[in-house]
Amino acid sequence: MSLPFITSAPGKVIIFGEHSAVYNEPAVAASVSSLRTYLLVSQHEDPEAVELDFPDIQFKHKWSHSEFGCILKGETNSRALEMARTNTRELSQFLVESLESLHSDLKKSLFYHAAFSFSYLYICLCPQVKGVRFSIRSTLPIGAGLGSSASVSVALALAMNRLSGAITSDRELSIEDKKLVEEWSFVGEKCILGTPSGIDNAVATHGNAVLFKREMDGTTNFEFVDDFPQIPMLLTYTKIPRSTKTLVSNVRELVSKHPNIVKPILVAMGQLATRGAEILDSLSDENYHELLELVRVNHGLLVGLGVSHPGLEAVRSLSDSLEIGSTKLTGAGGGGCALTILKKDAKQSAVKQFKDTLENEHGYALYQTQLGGIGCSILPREAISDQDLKKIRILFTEDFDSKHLDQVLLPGECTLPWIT
Ligand SMILES: Nc1ncnc2c1ncn2[C@@H]1O[C@H](COP(=O)(O)OP(=O)(O)OP(=O)(O)O)[C@@H](O)[C@H]1O
Ligand SMILES: C[C@@](O)(CCO)CC(=O)[O-]
Ligand SMILES: [Mg+2]
Repeated sequence: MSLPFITSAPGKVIIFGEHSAVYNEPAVAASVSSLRTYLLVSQHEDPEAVELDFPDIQFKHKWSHSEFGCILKGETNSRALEMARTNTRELSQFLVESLESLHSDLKKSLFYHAAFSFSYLYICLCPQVKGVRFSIRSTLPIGAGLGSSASVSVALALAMNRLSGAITSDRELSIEDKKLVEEWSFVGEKCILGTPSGIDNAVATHGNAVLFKREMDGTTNFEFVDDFPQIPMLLTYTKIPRSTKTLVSNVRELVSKHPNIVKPILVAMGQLATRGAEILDSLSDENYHELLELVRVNHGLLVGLGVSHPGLEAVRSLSDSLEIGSTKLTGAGGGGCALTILKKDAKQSAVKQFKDTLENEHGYALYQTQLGGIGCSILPREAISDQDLKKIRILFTEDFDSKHLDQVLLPGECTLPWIT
């Protein structure tokens, strides 16, 4: 595989079923194809180096390939690694402990999970590769509920499977290629989150909109929602930081404390997601009102799970008082983003007031973006001219405005021949 090459994956919006999805309930999500993560895999000046460069979170780390030797060498280790590569449902205890001691200097840092997830995938997928730099840039807000962690895992899983020769397609990514990316990006999400449902990385891999369900045996089951309707909606980013891992584990505590009360809430969310998907599949003037109702109920149930935040309630309450539509938190909650589905007859002046108040009085950011569209994609070296390559290298430096990433790289919009 000639270097450099680029991979990319989109963010997502969960429309129904965050948190309950972790408990094998169905959920509905769509990709946000215009908010994406890009990964540039390039040759390193040092032939022994494996470097991670994440300028968006100001994290850079370089390993010498020999540092991984203590994990890669020896017959017992080889057997344990073989297990880790074949049984992707669980993280390998051997690899978790080995990487913990290799990264003991990073243990207290905010970046531990990013380094851990990267090196877990690297050891499993392409441990022979060295003299390489992995640089990530994203136009997605980080930790905002729009699936930034999953898009990073998907971009890495696609790149590493390409480096190992497991994915070789040069015209179109096949169903098998995407299955492989979904499987390994789920491992990456596990390293960051603990117990993800897999919906975020499934949507970032396949794109479009899906009704998703993880079965009890760990397999994923999803149906694409054909012709996903372009619903009039607004995404509000509260800029309130939070961690998906913490929120998911808080809900787990609540479930184990009050199973008889909380489990029915999760089941109701699943029912709601199934009905929501039916409506989205055949959206009409008649059932539009029901869609708004379901959004309102879903938010209420999430409040019951304790994953809202006063900042999100401000968005919900403003959309209620201006009577413009229904608002729910999206993603893990606790801050991050809220999704407002607008009423068909929402007054333009009220929508404007909604946006102005959130932007000017609360300092929130509003995104108006289309849902659905392209999932993971790859741009091989052969498809990039030397002139474009020069531009692309600049985009991956720390102080470069992320808006320019879209102008040069956005799949489906730019002129570069992405393989999807
Ligand atoms: N651009 C990026 N560069 C490097 N690491 C990133 C980037 N974006 C996300 N990450 C990793 O993902 C973590 C945030 O993931 P988290 O799951 O908490 O939020 P999210 O994925 O944005 O939201 P949600 O899971 O609710 O959709 C960061 O701490 C970092 O480890
Ligand atoms: C909170 C959660 O349901 C969605 C995060 O985007 C976690 C998950 O499904 O993995
Ligand atoms: Mg995440």
